[in-house]
Amino acid sequence: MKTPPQGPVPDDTPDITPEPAQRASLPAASAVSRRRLLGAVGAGAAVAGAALGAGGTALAGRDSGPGAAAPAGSAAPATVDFRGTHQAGIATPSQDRLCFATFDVAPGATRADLAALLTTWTAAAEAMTLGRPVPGDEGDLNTPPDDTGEAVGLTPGRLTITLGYGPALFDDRFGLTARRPSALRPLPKLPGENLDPALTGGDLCVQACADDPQVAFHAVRNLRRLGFGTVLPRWMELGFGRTSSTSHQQATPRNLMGFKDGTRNIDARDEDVMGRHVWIGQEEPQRWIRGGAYLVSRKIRMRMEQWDRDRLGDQQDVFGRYKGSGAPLTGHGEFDTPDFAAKSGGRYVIPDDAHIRLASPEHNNGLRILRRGYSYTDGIDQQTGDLLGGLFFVAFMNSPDRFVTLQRVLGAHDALNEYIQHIGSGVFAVPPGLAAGHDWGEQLFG
Ligand SMILES: C=CC1=C(C)c2cc3[nH]c(cc4nc(cc5[nH]c(cc1n2)c(C)c5CCC(=O)O)C(CCC(=O)O)=C4C)c(C)c3C=C
Ligand SMILES: [Fe+2]
Repeated sequence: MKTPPQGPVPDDTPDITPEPAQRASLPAASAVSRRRLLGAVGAGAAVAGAALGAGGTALAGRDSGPGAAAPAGSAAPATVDFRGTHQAGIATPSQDRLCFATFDVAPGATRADLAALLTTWTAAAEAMTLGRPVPGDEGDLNTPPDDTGEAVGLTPGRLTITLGYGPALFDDRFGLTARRPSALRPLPKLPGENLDPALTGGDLCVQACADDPQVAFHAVRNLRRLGFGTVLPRWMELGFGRTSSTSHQQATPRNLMGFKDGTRNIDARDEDVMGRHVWIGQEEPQRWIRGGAYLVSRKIRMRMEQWDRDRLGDQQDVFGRYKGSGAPLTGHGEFDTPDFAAKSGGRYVIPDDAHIRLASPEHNNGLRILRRGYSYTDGIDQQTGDLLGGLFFVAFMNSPDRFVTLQRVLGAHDALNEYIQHIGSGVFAVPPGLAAGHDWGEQLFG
């Protein structure tokens, strides 16, 4: 499919950005100026009684955002096909909310247990994406209900459930060593990261996205319920706002640093680009994973107290874009192509450590990934009073090596590093979509 012309998305946000003429008078960025914060950084400032409940915050609100498929006021339930060539939740225009969980197979669970669970999960996931309860013996007073019930009366909210397998699943526990996707291995140690094992890894991952947070949470909770005895939850993340557009038909959202995020993301409607950068192709020896993708997740904490005291000019230099319009510092419109060669006063207009320069395909041999992340919050650090939150980065690609290449450069040189820290990580092989009559159990075990 051809990508339609990429004109600027109408945006009624007041432009708080100095225009290029004003910008010329701003001093050039430096690591020192970045540290010259407005006001004292009160690392120890107590915020008594101000704890935010992470779940409460993330689950507040039910409004459908600009990415919703059903027009405002439409009574049509918005559903996304569960079955198809590829799993839903990758090329699907990003929904507003995320519930992402990983699981480990329980000690003692067998290959047959896992295969049976994956078959059960398929039926449950398909039903939930249609807005139906988990199938079972409803009404039996002597057994727990098969569906936990909190999505009754809610619309499906474009729910997608995307399943992935971590590298450890292909060890010798379940006879899967010969079926390991060739690029699936643990990520290497990357510069600057400080990963918490409790936020990292997992045998399986489930990404549930929907425009209603309760619908997304319900999906994960019910898969977890069906998994009693076979899988154990490892970690879970709630995302309360999408930070990427996956189609230029969606307005570009803003991340928690206040910048438009996703402007130069892959447009997932472009099948040619998806085929070259995202879907696992014919070169993969494991036929069963062709048409799938690799998912890399990173929990990235933002040092918001520090960021919120930084000068606007410096914030813009960190990304290489204007905060108001999202335009590159060398342009006027959000979708203008950055001019990485442009100089002013002997320095690059888009600084040499700017995030968009270092992450760009122009500086990485044409390398691209599909970003599909969400903002998260874990409330407040009770020791310091600092906000805990940032970006739950999720990206899809045809090899995790793409992420590694980018992150080696970003982790070592990105101006953004002063304000962020990678604290959690995951890499998963996401199998292709299911045709009618097939399920995840037989797809994995063959
Ligand atoms: C390894 C990959 C990336 C990580 C990790 C990452 C973290 C990260 N990014 C932002 C905010 C923005 N990123 C933007 C662009 C951008 N970022 C990456 C990759 C990673 N980002 C890529 C490949 C690109 C596109 C580069 C290009 O093609 O020019 C932008 C600019 C707008 C946009 O194009 O999306 C913003 C803003 C944060 C806050 C963050 C970690 C917390
Ligand atoms: Fe980025």
